[in-house]
Amino acid sequence: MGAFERDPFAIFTTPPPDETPQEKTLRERREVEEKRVSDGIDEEIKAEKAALKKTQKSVVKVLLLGQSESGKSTTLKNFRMKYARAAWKAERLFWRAVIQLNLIRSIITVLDTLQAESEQLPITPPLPLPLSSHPSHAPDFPRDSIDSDFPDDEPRASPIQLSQKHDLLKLRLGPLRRVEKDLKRRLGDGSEEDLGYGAAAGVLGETSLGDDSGTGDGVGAVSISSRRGPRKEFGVRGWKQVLEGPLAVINSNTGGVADAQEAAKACAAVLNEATGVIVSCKEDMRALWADEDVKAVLRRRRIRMEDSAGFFLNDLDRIATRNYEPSDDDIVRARLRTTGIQEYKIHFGKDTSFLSNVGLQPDFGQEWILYDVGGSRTARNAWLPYFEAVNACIFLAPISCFDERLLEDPRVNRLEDSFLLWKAVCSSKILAKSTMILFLNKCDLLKRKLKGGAHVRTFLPSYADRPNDAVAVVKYLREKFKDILRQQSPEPRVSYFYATSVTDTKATATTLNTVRDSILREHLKNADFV
Ligand SMILES: Nc1nc2c(ncn2[C@@H]2O[C@H](COP(=O)(O)OP(=O)(O)OP(=O)(O)O)[C@@H](O)[C@H]2O)c(=O)[nH]1
Ligand SMILES: [Mg+2]
Repeated sequence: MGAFERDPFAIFTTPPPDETPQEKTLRERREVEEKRVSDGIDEEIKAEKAALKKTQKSVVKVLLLGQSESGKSTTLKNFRMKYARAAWKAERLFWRAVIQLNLIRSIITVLDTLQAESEQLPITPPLPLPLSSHPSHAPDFPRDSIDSDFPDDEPRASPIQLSQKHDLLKLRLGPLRRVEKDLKRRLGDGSEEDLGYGAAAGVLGETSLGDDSGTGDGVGAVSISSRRGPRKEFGVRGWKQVLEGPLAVINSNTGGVADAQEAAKACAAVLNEATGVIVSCKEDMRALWADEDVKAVLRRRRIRMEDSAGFFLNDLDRIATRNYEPSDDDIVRARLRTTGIQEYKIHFGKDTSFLSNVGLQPDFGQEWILYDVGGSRTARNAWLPYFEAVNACIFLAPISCFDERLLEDPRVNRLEDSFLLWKAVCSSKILAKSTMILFLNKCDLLKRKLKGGAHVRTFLPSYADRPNDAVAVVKYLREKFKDILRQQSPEPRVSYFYATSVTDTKATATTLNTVRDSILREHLKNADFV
């Protein structure tokens, strides 16, 4: 075998056979110099690779998970309100349209309920049948229907006779339906979708993240009758889209500045007109909401407007004004369903990080990417690709929902759905190393519900004769979620559990500080390069 066959490049490095001693010295010097340069380049490449690795590793990725209306976007709002103040403030005015839409949706829900009462449509079964569609996973939820425990005192009252006064209100509030359409168009074309009744499987590892079938209505409204067919819920791909809604009108004009200005004017005109109609309907909206017969109809049809997402009817005086500017609190309470997956960057100030004192590179752990996902069953199909290299999952489980049905599938109890979803997330192998943070959310609503007379045991027989108060319920559910985590996690993992009401921004700010530091501490532990 010749030299060429052994090493194809040897021909370039083998010294010539007739090399003089002088040439040899020169060649060796050249080779030393070449090696020095080559080693330098290698070092540079290595350093660049390490820097890239460090940058990638120094970004903290956090997923917000949980069923629809669990409070994921609300938690994200709290993060941004606290840590991305400038961007938060810049968006304030756009939330005004969302809140106006929430308000109108509530009024329309009330009007539709009156209509259903006049037509004597059957009342949707008021209580979630605590059926388990997956009895082997969640045996706690019995298959029998129980509606004797409903706290209202007149669940079977006879139909309420509505008068001309109500017909007149219906008529006078009619223009709000057009305003609703206009606002939706401005907030994001085509973003309203039928949740439908179809089925679609979502698989995460071996455990299903949910098969979807159902109906829902969500911009601050509660469902009133399944006889009216599949419901629509207005949602957007995220606030970016909300913000870009009016801008998209402008951007779609390629005709230049004049066209763009025209589009901007048209957009402002629509928003102004919407405000005008809302202001002119203020007294009628107030009269409708204060009417005793209307209240009786809502009670009879078991509709709790106050507990529904995006409820602003008690703030009519403040919101139905020309110069209404949403407060932080309003924005946090506003309801806008998320569709798809949204990515939000947050940069923590160096001073606020406890890591700044331990000699790390300036940006370590300060840049976070938070992923806000749509939580409905069909939307869960899209989660999986985002599970890679995630530092932590914040899972929202609304525990006030123990007596509610899942909008997508009325046969399923919402708490049961949260258990199943938590189980699926905990057992995911891709997330095995991620820190799990559980927010037992909507504790404020839980308290209110229990005070109103709802009994947890009715829906969760395993609760047995424990005290029917919020502290005991939280403790019990925390243990249940902990058990699932312990049993389902592919390997031991770090986890934290918090009882939250994420609409309470002050308390949530404290929780988020703790959460941030816990996630950073884990991030630091796993960062092998520091
Ligand atoms: N009272 C109360 N309301 C809450 C709480 N958390 C969230 N909400 C409200 O519940 C509604 C739904 O919250 P979102 O944050 O939009 O829910 P989500 O999980 O993002 O829902 P999807 O986008 O559909 O997946 C909003 O109107 C919130 O204001 C809570 O702790 N207490
Ligand atoms: Mg959301």
